[in-house]
Amino acid sequence: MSLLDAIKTQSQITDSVIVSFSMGKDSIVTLDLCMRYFKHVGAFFMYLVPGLEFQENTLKKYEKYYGIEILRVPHFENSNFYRYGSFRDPDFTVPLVKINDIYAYVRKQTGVEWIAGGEKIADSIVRLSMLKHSGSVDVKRRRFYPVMYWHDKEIKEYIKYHRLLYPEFNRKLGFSFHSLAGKELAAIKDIYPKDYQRILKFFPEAQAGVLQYEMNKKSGEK
Ligand SMILES: Nc1ncnc2c1ncn2[C@@H]1O[C@H](COP(=O)(O)OS(=O)(=O)O)[C@@H](OP(=O)(O)O)[C@H]1O
Repeated sequence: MSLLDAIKTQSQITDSVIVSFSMGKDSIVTLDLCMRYFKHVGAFFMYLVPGLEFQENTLKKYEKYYGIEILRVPHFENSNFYRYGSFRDPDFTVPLVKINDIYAYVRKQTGVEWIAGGEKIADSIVRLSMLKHSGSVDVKRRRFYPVMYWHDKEIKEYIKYHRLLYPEFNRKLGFSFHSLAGKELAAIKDIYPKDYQRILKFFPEAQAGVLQYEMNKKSGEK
């Protein structure tokens, strides 16, 4: 069995695909594979905060490199944060959004049915059971999992071998930004201060976690 079997099978089903693109290493490989095996490729990125420069600059680089458009859509978890007031005041007029609502939206925008993502069996036990159940082609959910059988080692080797663009912000921050935890935000405050101020405009109370993290760090250093 070859690691390319999944994508080869998927490309027999359709010539058009949308990639769920987080700028994490698995979806970087997924996007590159899809570019090689499908005729029409689109992508979407779910943001926690719209228009962060460090993310936007990188998304633009991928768009230019592959000649594709990457849709920016709010992360479905935002609806929980906004409705119930996580890191901000609650607003019960905000409807709850699920991942399937995001899929429905991007399908409507692009006219493409199948969505490929970077989920892998090696990620966790939950992933293993989900992917073993669906296989690399989930007909019911119209999802493809091109790298489901890959391990981190192979993902890293592919990125290196094909000299794929790996976001500078991942290297600088040491993580790919997807939470409002104090530790992560403290790093953003240091390295991308303008973006940090923008995050606080949307989630003002996230500052508390950063201050707590900074205080703990200081007292630990003494
Ligand atoms: N923000 C965002 N925007 C678009 N697509 C996203 C996003 N977050 C996750 N994903 C897609 O899901 C793949 C697996 O991500 P994760 O392992 O982090 O798990 S999770 O789905 O977010 O729970 C993930 O692959 P990788 O992030 O490369 O592992 C993507 O294909």
